[in-house]
Parts: sequence; C-alpha cells; structure tokens
Amino acid sequence: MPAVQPAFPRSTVLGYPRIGPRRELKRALESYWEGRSSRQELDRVGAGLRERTWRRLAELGLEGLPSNTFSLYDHVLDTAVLLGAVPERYRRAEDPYFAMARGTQGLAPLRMTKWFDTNYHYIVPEVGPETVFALDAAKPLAEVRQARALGFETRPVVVGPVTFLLLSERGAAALDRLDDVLDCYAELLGVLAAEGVAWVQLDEPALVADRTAGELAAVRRAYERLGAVAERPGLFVAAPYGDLGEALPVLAATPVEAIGLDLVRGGLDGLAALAGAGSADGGPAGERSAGEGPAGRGPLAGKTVVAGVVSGREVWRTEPGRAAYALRVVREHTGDVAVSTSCSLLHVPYDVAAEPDLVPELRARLAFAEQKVAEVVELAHAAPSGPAVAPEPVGAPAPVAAGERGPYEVRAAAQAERLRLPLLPTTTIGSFPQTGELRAARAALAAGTLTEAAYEDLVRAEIERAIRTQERLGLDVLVHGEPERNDMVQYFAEHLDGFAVTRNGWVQSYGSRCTRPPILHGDVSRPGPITVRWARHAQSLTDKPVKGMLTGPVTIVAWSFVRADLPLRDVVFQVADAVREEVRDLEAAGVPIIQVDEPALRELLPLRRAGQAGYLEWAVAAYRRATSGAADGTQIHTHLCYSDADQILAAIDGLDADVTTIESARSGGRILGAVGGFGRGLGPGVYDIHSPRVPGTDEIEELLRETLKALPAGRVWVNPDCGLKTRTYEQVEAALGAMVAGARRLRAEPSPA
Ligand code: MET
Ligand SMILES: [Zn+2]
Repeated sequence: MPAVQPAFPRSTVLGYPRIGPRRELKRALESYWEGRSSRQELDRVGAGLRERTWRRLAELGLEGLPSNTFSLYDHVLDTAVLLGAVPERYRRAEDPYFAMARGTQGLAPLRMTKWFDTNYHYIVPEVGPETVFALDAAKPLAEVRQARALGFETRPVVVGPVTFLLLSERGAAALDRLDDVLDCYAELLGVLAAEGVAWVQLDEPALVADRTAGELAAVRRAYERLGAVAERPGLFVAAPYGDLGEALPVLAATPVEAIGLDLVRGGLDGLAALAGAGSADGGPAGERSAGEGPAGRGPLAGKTVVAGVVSGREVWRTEPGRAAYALRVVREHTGDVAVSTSCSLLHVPYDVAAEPDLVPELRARLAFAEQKVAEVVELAHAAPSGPAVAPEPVGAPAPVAAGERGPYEVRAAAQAERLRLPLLPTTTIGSFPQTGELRAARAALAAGTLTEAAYEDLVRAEIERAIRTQERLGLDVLVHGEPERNDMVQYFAEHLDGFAVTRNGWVQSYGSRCTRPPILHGDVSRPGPITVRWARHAQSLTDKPVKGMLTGPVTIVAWSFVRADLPLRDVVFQVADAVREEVRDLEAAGVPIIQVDEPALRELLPLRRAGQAGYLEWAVAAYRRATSGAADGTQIHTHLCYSDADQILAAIDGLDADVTTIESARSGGRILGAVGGFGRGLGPGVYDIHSPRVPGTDEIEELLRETLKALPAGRVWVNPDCGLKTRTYEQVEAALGAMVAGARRLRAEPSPA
C-alpha cells in the first residue's frame, strides 16, 4: 500500500461492452480464425476498441476507468492464462488461447457454460492438483500501459481468486489450490503496484450465491492474505448479480478498501442486516442502528462502498428517486460512497442513439451502455439529499390454469402408431447452416433492396436444400432448418405484439457470437400464425415426418430485455399463451411433431436456493401452458443445452415432453446417469456443434454404446448437442453422415440394448 491510498473515484462502471459498437471484434476474430488476416490485424482492432472505450467513458465524465475488461474471447479464460492455468495438452497448439476456447481438429476445446444467470458464456478453467500456477501479467499490464499512453489512468479488472476456483471444473473442490492461486494474485498486486496502478478490481460474483462455511472461510483467507501484501494497489472487490448476504460481513472484516454491491438485483436488505449484526469479528449484535452515519461505526466504516445503482442487466433508464434512495441508505453505513453499475455493462448494447427505428416513446425509456455511464456520472454529482423513493414490490402474479395431456403411455402409443419410427431415431435440433447468401438477403430485405417475395423464395429454396440434405443423409425426423430466423428469439419477437427489436443492439454471448435481445416492453399477444407456412412447405417436400420448431416462453423472455413493471412470471405466462396458439395452429396444419425449445430454462434460476423452487414451479407451469393444448398423438419435443442441467433435472422431467434432446457430448456424457430416470424419450447429443470438428462414425458408435448402458434403447434418440446454424453445410453433412451411420450400426445388431 502506498502511504496514502488515493481515494476511489466518485463514478465508475464495473466493465464495458468489448465486441465493438458495430461488432468490429467479431469480424476481426472470424477473419483471423479463417486465416484471412494476421494476428497483428486482430490486435490492432482490439487496441482500437479499447482506445475508443476509454476515450468515450472519459468524455462522458466518468472518473474511474476500468481496464482489462477487453477480451479476445472470454475474461475467465484470460484469468486462466494470467495464472498460468493452461492445461498441458493445449501448450503445444499453434495458438493455445484459441485452442482452449474453440478446439482444433485434434483437440476438443475446454467446456463452456453460462456466466451466472446471464446469457454470457465463459470457458471453464481446469484446475487440478497438478496445475502449475505461474503469473503471466502481460495482458493487464499492456492494457494499463496502452491507456496511460493515451493519458488515462485505469483500474485493471480481474476475476477474483475465489470465484475463479469455484467456476473451474472441480468447483469448490478446487479451493484446495487456493494458497497457490493466492501466490499468483499477490505477485500480480506487486506488479501492478510497481506499475503505479492505484486500484485493482477483483470480481467475486460467486459470492452472491449460497456459500458454505468453508467457502466463506476461503473468502476470508483470500482477502486477509491479499490485504497483507506490502506493496499493492487499493483492493476493490466487486460482487455483481445479487446480494452478498453472509459474504458481506466476511468481506467487510478483511482489509479490502472498497466493496462493490449490486443494489439493483441485491437490494438493500444485506446492508441493513449488516448494520443489525454488528461487526463481523464478533462484536455485540444489535448495538448499532442504520441511522448512525455519516461514516458509521459499523463494519463498513472506513471502507468505500461502490454502489451499483445503475442496472447493468436492464435497458431501462434508472429511476433517479430509486437510485437516490439506495445511495442514501448506503451512506448510512459508510462515509465513502462511489456510484457505479450493478455489474459490467457487458450485458447491454452500446448506444440507444444507434436505434433510429424505435418509436420515440420507447426510446425515451431506454438506456444502453453509453446512457448508463451518463446516469452514473449524473448520480455521482447529484446532491445526496435529492428526492428518494423507496422501491415498491411488484404486484402478485395471476393464477394459472392449463389443460393437461393424456398420460405418457397413452401418448407414446398414439405417436408410435402415427410416426412409425425406427429404433434409435435420428434427428437434429432445428437449425441448419445460415449461409452468407441468406444473411445478405435478410440485410437487403431490411435495406429495401430486395422484395419480400424474392426473400421468401430464397427461404423456400433453403428449406428445400435442408430437406433434401436430410433425406439424402437418411435422417428419420426432419426439420425445415429455420432459414427464416435470424435468431430463435428475435424471430418470434418480430412476430409478436409487445416486443421491439433493435438494429444494433448486439450483446456478446460467447467469443465472437452476439445476440440482439429484443425488448419486451408491453403486453404480449400473437396477431397471427408465425411459423405455420414454413412448416407446411417443408412437410410438402417429404414423406418423412417434419418437426415444427418453436422457442419456449422462458427462453423468449430470458433472451429478451424485459419490462420491469410486471412480475417475471406474468410476463412469461403471456408469452406462453402466444406459443400455445402457435402450437394449436401447427397441429391444425397437420404437423405431427412440435419441438418447443427451452435452452434457457436454467438461466433464470435464482442464484440463491431460497428462490429456486418457486421459480422452477412457474417456469414448468409456463412450458406446460404452452404445450398442453397438443393432442396425445402430436409428439412434443423439447431441447435444452448446457450440461448444468444437473441442477434442474426434476424441472426438465416436469416439462413432460415426449422427447427431450439435451447437450451431452460437449460435457463428456456426464448428463447420462442423471437423466436415466426420465420415463420418456431422450436424445443426449452425440457431438458438439460449437466446434468445427467433425466426429467420426466409430466415435458416434462408441458414444451410443455408452448411452445404451445408461438408457433403454427404446427411449434413445440420436441427435447433435444443439442446432447447426453456426456450422457450414460441408461440416454438417460430414457430421450428420457419421451420426446416421453410427446409429445404423447399432440398429443392425440383434439387441442393441
Ligand atoms: C440454443 S438451442 C437452439 C435450438 C434451435 N432450434 C436451433 O436448432 O438452433
Ligand atoms: Zn441448443
């Protein structure tokens, strides 16, 4: 620590979008991966984006500029590299970083999963007993220096030690390496101090979930240890995405100088509890009251609270009265309060000004990253005595009613009779490659240079291509390939009332992949059929059954920016009713199988156990509300990705879908044991679609043999982990060819089970 620690800046953000306002990084990455441009070119684009961000944040008046929030792929992967946690098998790859992220022809990538309850995905680090940690601070240092050369002092942002280990493959068990990892972090602090860095931000979002006593002890140990480093920057520990709960007093009792609280998601209860509980080191309880400020004598006295009052998750303007109220409460606990966002702005688009098509009434209600920075600055300068409005609880949800389908045995018999499928039926998850031609046509249609009729001809031709390909490859249940969809949520949003879609509102999903979440701003309803004509066209081209493809209500809501004036449950039910109408119309058009995807079912799961059962209950109810209008002879499929399904198995079972396809290959088949108890059809994915790698027939055969050890053959479906839209036709034909051949080998055996 310097003799006098510089004050924490009055205004800051925990992080900023990095993909570029026009997705410049996406283009640069993909061009580099395809060998069309050099590494230097990629680095030049990255440097340009960082420069632009710092300049813009400074222009907007933000005092505390973060650095190291940029990433070429993922900040958790960056942290693994920082700590030297690169598994041996990747070290010889031409580019170990991207080999870990994306795999190579000979090497599967590291696993990827969702970042807390967001739609961002991180790369799961591998930390074993043999991992040799060794600090490689090149990236944060380079960013600090780049910013400094531009005249900006920055605060490097790094994933904190406890969260890093908890997010790694072994989860809490990896805390056995805490001391070794702390050596690296301590060294990093020294390096940053030597560089003249005043503050470092360690992100510890894992602390907003339920933590065991042992895990909380790890928090204490980590920050005692880092706090004791002689020469170091000020320590700012940020805890986005929820309430720190029991971790707050633990953290408060360590020497960290600043604590970042998510006061949007987390609310103010944690602070009040802290005041009531007295100091964390065992002081008498109930001695202090919340009104004891200004600097208070509570556990937060002497610390800076970095108050996350501007939401990094929502796109609505901050209500000044609510923010003022939160800031006033925080000031009762500490003399030093800085204004910030609740989490990194990574989850919102860049700028509302880039959305000229939105109606003015909606635009006026919106704040994207740029606007949020301006709000932070304004709140930091506002007089602390501004009008404060306590948050009001949102109204109670409406009662649900949904008809039920017949028992599974009855449905299965009716469907078997109707569909006459072979053992181990082969299918795909829905999307086929989105060709450049199709994307260009969609852009031309939007720009008005292509007619609706010409565009639709192209969509019909793509459907035909997908159907012909599947027939040639010998799949059993076909799909139309979803060529009319830019995105599985946006497409429905465009056809439902109550949603608006943006032109440039991209947010990073993983690596170079972005999504453009629609904005659900009013009551949702379906003006007319959405997918029926495409399904009908596909079915007219083949005698094989074609699956109708819909996105489920939870996923539509999870991947949209949602209104804040209704309980989430009610919003999801409104969407469920719209999906239910679409199911009814597909069925009436003779579509024999309808898949309602819910890949985001786990995503909205509350991080703390207390809220989980209630959420799952209404989420399952919404799915059943969407699908239970289907006749027994109509086969309902659902699809989920990401192996973290473990946590929500009972809910997935509760969806009562006739067939569930689920990601399995990417996570090495771990899901198999867990889903063995499901009494209905199950398609654990046989290959990972996130990687360009093509599986061989032997590999598929082997995997299916493993599957048949866990599940009865009569219930097993054969399909990839997820949709194919990010792959090329060449990769898809090779992979599906191997998949069908593998299934046929087993089918040919006398008793494959
Ligand atoms: C992220 S899940 C994707 C499901 C969708 N039906 C597709 O195949 O692309
Ligand atoms: Zn999927």
